[in-house]
Amino acid sequence: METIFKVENLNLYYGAKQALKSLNLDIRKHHVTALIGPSGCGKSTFLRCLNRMNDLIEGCRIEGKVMMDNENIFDRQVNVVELRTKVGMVFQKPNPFPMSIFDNIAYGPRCQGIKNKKLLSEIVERSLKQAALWDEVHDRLHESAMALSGGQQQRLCIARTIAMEPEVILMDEPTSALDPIATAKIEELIEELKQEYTIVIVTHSMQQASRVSDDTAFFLLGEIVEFNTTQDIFQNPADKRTEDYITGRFG
Ligand SMILES: Nc1ncnc2c1ncn2[C@@H]1O[C@H](COP(=O)(O)OP(=O)(O)OP(=O)(O)O)[C@@H](O)[C@H]1O
Repeated sequence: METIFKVENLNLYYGAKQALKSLNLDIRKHHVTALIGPSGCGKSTFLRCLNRMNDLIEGCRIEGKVMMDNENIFDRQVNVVELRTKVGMVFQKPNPFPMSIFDNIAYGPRCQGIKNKKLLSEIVERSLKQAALWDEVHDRLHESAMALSGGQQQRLCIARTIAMEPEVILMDEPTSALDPIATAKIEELIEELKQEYTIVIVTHSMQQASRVSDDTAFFLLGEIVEFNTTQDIFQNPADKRTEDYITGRFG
């Protein structure tokens, strides 16, 4: 079993308020890890640590380590732009850029200096295919991405992330704005994507966590109460609080 992130004694403070408390966990490569727990327990905050999105928040202070490729991602010498290329992110609300489908996907590679049209077309096609969107949009690549449905927009955002050839894709409640059919498509896609990428997903849906993930971390008030295989968390929780949460007794 290969670990991609080793989280060691991670504490995070927003000003005087501690939002993450002594987190320790190993995230497995080519697996899906779900982060569950009631609102405000620190799931998104933890997810944002993994590509240092919290750097952008004033007053945010981090202690501890997140090891990736034998390097603490919080070390001074780490290039944050490179880190965010390796660790891409998909947000709750689909956020395509107001430009064509093609240009949305080509945006990142172009920023990296790729100008060759043939190469860009190949990247766009491969990314859209991997995001299971190609069949629906291949004949209108130069139309606005804003005209796509919500579910298609979210798959476009996944394709945009894939175009950067990341190792990890972070997903913060990626289906909460989508209908059940679009949600099912994204869940199927997650299953496919883990062959090539590592996925960490925040979800409020217990069903979704149990359907898509291999491992699950249950958060409560900034702590990880329990972290285990999804099967164990859902079928044989060790902590009473985990059991209460997954059976809907609180949260
Ligand atoms: N930018 C911020 N500045 C100050 N406090 C913040 C900030 N972002 C989050 N918090 C606080 O940190 C705690 C954890 O929030 P976080 O958004 O990580 O929780 P969450 O589990 O993802 O919640 P939800 O499920 O509602 O998205 C909350 O108490 C929240 O108010």
